[in-house]
This record gives sequence, C-alpha cells and structure tokens, in this order.
Amino acid sequence: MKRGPGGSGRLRIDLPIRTSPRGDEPLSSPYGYSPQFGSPGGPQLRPQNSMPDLTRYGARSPGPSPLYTPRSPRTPGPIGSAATFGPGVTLGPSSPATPDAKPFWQSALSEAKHFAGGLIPHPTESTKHYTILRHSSALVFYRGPGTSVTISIFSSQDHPVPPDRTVWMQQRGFSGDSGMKVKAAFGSTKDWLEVTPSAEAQPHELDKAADRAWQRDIAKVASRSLKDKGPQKAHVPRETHVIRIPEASEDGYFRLHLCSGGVHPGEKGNTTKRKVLCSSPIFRVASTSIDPSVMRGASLTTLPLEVGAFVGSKMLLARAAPVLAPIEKVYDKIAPSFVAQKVGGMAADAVQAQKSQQRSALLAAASQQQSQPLDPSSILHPNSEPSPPFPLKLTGKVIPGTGRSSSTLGIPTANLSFVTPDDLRYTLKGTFLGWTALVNPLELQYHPSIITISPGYSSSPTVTPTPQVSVHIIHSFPQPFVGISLKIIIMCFLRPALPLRSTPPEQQLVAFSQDVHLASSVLLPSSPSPDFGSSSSRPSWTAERAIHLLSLRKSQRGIGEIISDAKEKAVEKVMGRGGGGGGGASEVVTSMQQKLGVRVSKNDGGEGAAGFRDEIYGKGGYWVKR
Ligand SMILES: Cc1cc2nc3c(=O)[nH]c(=O)nc-3n(C[C@H](O)[C@H](O)[C@H](O)COP(=O)(O)O)c2cc1C
Ligand SMILES: Nc1ncnc2c1ncn2[C@@H]1O[C@H](COP(=O)(O)OP(=O)(O)O)[C@@H](O)[C@H]1O
Repeated sequence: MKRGPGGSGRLRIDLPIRTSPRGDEPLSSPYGYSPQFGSPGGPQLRPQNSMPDLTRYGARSPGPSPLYTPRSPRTPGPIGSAATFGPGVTLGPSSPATPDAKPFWQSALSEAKHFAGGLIPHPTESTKHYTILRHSSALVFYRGPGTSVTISIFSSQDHPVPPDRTVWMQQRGFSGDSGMKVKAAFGSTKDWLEVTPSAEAQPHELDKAADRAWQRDIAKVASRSLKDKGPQKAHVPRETHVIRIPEASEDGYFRLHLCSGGVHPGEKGNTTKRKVLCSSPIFRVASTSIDPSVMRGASLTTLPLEVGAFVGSKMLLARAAPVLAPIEKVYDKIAPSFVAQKVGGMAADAVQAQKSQQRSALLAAASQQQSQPLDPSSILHPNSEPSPPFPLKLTGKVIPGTGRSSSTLGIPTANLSFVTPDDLRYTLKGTFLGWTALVNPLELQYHPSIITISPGYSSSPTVTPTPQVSVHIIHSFPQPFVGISLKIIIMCFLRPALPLRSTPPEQQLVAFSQDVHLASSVLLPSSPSPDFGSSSSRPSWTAERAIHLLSLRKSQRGIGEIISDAKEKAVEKVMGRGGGGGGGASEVVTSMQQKLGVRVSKNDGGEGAAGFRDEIYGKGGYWVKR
C-alpha cells in the first residue's frame, strides 16, 4: 500500500489518550497485532492526563468518563478499546464487543464526522433570494470516485432557480473563509471545478431512506424560512443535488457556488458573466492521508477536527496496512526485477505519461465518433477498414442480468463484470460491432457480435453511473455460459445507445435487428476460413487481422505498461481471479484502498491519474426537482 506523502517535518500531536477500562493488557486487534499510536519512527503521541476544555468550540465536552483511568505518562501505550482522542471523539470498541458493533476505524470516522458537525458552521447559507442547505456531514470522507456531497437549493417565490444554473466547487486556501469569499465576490474562478450534477432523477427513483432524511432537513429549513421571512419572501425548496466530488479536488475545505449564466468551459454559447447566486456552507473533504499539509484551510475552530480526522486516518492506515501489504508484496515480487532496478520509475513514468496521452487521444477519437449513428455505407464498402482507435480489446466475465433481453426482445445479451481495461467502458458509449470468443480451454472461436456500453436499465440514480457492458453474440449456443469469460475485439462504433427506459420495446427491436443485420453484413464470412470463421472477402474486418493489429500495437508498448500488466497478473494471482480475462483484480486493490479512504496516489496511475479518472467518470452526480 502506498502511504500518503510523509509531509514535510514531523507533526507532534499532544492528545488526551484514554486507556481501556481494563488498564494495561494490550489490545487484541483483528490484524493480530496491537497498534501503537503512530507508526514506528512516525510522530509519537504522548498521553495527556487532562482534557482541554473545547466546549467553546461547540464540541460536546466528554465530561468525566467512568472509563477514564489515569496512567503515568511514561510511554504511549496501546490504544484502549475505549480510547478517546480529540474532544468528544470517543472511539467504539476495536474488536466488536457485541456482534453488531462497528469496527474500530468505522466508529473513529463516524465519530469524527459527528464531531465535525459541531465545529464547522451551521449547514445553511442564504442570500436575499437563495438558500443552500448542506445535508451531508461537514466532514466528507473520501471513498473514491463515488464520493459525494448532498445539498438542497431553496429560493424565494419570485426567484426560481435559473435553467442555466451551474454548480462550482471552490477550495479554501490558507486564508481561511475570507479567502473563499473574496474569490467568490470577484468571481475569480481559476481554481473552481464545475460539478453541476449531470443526470436528473425522478423522486420515486431515490433511495427511500436517504430521501426521508433529506425531506426532514428540507422541512426544517423551509419552516424556519417561513417563520423568519413570512409567506411572501420565504425561501421554498427547489432542487436537491447529489454532487460528485472530483478526485482532482484533493483534501481540504471547500464551498459550492450556485451560479447563473456564464458558460460551461469548452461549450459554445452565450458568454454572459457567471453570477454567484448563493454559496453553500463549508465542508471538509478528508482522505486517510497522513500528510499534515492537508490541514490547509483549517481555522482555529476546526483544528481539533483536523487532529481528530488526522489521528483517525493514521489509525486507519496503520490498521489497513496488514490487509493490503500481502498484495503489495506480490506486486513488487512479480514486477520484472531488471526493470525495477535498471530502468526504475523513470521509464515507467515516461510510459505512464505517454499511456495517459494515448488514452486521452483514445478518449477524443472515440467520443468524436459517438455523437451520431454511423453511415452504414462507410463500413459496407469492400475496401473499408476499422478506423482508429479500433480495433480495441476488452475482456470480462458473464454475469446474470435482468433477463429482459430474452423475455422482451428474444435477443439474449450476456452482461459482463470485471471488465478490463476498466476505463474503456467509461470512454466508449453506445453500440458497437465486433468479434467475441468464449474463453473456454476447448475453443477460442470468434463470432460476430454486438457490444453495448450503456446505462442499461439501471434503476436507481448513482453518483458515478457505471456503464453496463453487454454482448449479443450472433451465434446460437447450446446452453447459457454465465460465469465464463469473454474475449471481445471491438471493431467499430454503430450508434449512440437508446435510452432503454424511455424507448418502447418495438422501437428497441427495430434498432437491435438493424444492428444485427449490419454486423452480419460486415463481419459474417461469405466464404468461411477454417480457423477464425471469418470472411476472407473482407480481410480488414476479420478477427484474425484485428488480433494481428492488436499484438503489433502491444509490441510497441513501453516498459511501464509491461510492468502494469505484470502487476495486473500479480494481483489476479493474489486475489484468486482465475480463468483468463477475469481481470480487474488491480481494481480490487484500488477499490479496497478507496473504501479505506486512501487516495490512489498519482504514481499508481501516472501523472494526473485523478484528473484522468475524473475525465472518465465525468461530472457524474444527479439532481431531483422538489
Ligand atoms: C442488438 C442490440 C442492441 C442494443 N442496443 C441497446 C441500446 O441502444 N441501449 C441500451 O441501453 N442497451 C442496448 N442493448 C443492450 C441490452 O438492451 C442490454 O443487455 C440490457 O440493457 C440489459 O438487459 P439484460 O439484463 O437482459 O441483459 C442492445 C442489445 C442488443 C443485442
Ligand atoms: N447468442 C448469445 N449471446 C449472448 N448471450 C447468450 C447467447 N446465447 C445464450 N446466451 C446466454 O444468455 C444469457 C443472457 O440472457 P438474457 O435474457 O439477456 O439474460 P440476462 O438478463 O441475464 O442477460 C447470457 O448470460 C448467456 O449465458
């Protein structure tokens, strides 16, 4: 596991440490070792016997606790199961005393969140005509690309939210709150990130429990506004936004700005000045980073929160390491040693940089083609051939879907999971034609197929909608092949995906059968060739030629990609993903790190990896009318 940057200098933190009621016995931890406060050689923490009074910061003063048994401040002992650090942050038992108790680190994080609620100012901000309510806790823990913050927008009767409204996220500098306000006033938006939620959700699609909580908050703010401003001027609820926090935003203090006018960067259109209508209450994005510099933007009142979150994350990292370490060990072992020693990180970085350039070229080329349906004659022409960036290779494992394709359309589609390379499904959108083979030791027979990368029938809106990859193979199989891996070669883009939820089945059927017809005409052999079952009359479109092109491209790859492939294989070994094409194991590591709130460090994915992933996931987020 990559530890976050060590940060400059050592940070001493004097914190009151409560020992466990049982006194000195070392804590048995789920990881088979008793955690010491601070990593060996890291900042050591000294127990204090007195609790500083922080009630003036609005923290719950923990008061004398029956658990508190003062210890001589000789050496920092193991963290008691009821250790308390920071005002009011009392951690729950580390190894659950009762079956349903949260694990240690989860209670640490939720306590820190709860604690934050008392420290960072109230959850609403208002201007004359608008109010923004922050539903999320003031402390938003980073959980990977799905990290989000939820707000509701209110406005006065005669000031509905403008249709061209956009939402921007601004980071607070060292200058604290005033720095943010100044930037907002002058509209200097050089470090603003546009985070306007991309999809509208219907109220019935929302998660019931979440919406009940949001409605409760909204009712409170609306009734208070009615009381304060009277029926004419009261601010009424307009929209609720679930906003994805871009990975590029790093840790720190942020504020959202509701704006009208102005243009989205990169979009044509009127260039009216963007006007800030209202800003949200501040919130803190925290990942389990142990880099003290992330305290940038902390004010005196929020410093204890910083310490709480910082210490919480330190504990988290200390406890997470044993989980991820074995994988890291395999990684290092497998990476070709001659590269690790001789070529070192430089070549890898250079290739990573080149890889991310290639990828953004891929993004550009692919997204260009994905805006309108293809002109069939362009691929039916006898001398036509796949245009770059195609052919592209994709693998995945077949999982059960909704069963709709067969039941409503009579066209079975195999849904894929563990899709590798994962980012392709965020780059490619729509319906494609290509070749598909079942990775089955007995045969590697490529058949013409239709590949769709689309939101599918996904029911509830999510912050980062994960596109569904599904394949219809133009071939009849004796029995289903769920659980089998597929090797896919995408040859060309056909058309944008129809929004299934709003397209009647008859219309879907017409489109689908046209796709199958077109794919058959382009790919099916007029004269079958023995090995690949593909036409020799259209040599540019055969699976054979595509595989040759792909291996040619692979041989031109840099050392860095060989390493990252080797890592993929290593993690597959450790994570036990067998059966070829069961790939995506390294995404397991990333998602485990993300669950632990560890930002996947830049060198994991090359320069600007976070920005690249934001490009893939897009703005994401969703909103609902109130
Ligand atoms: C020929 C063909 C065309 C398709 N076109 C679309 C499409 O335009 N939009 C879409 O979301 N899904 C499209 N699909 C994918 C299926 O509708 C998809 O598998 C479905 O969303 C999931 O159904 P399932 O759970 O039964 O697999 C197409 C599938 C086939 C076979
Ligand atoms: N020609 C085919 N193309 C795709 N899947 C097929 C085909 N023939 C059989 N199947 C099987 O049908 C399953 C998909 O059937 P479908 O009705 O779409 O159900 P689901 O909703 O689970 O995808 C696939 O998982 C696969 O095992």
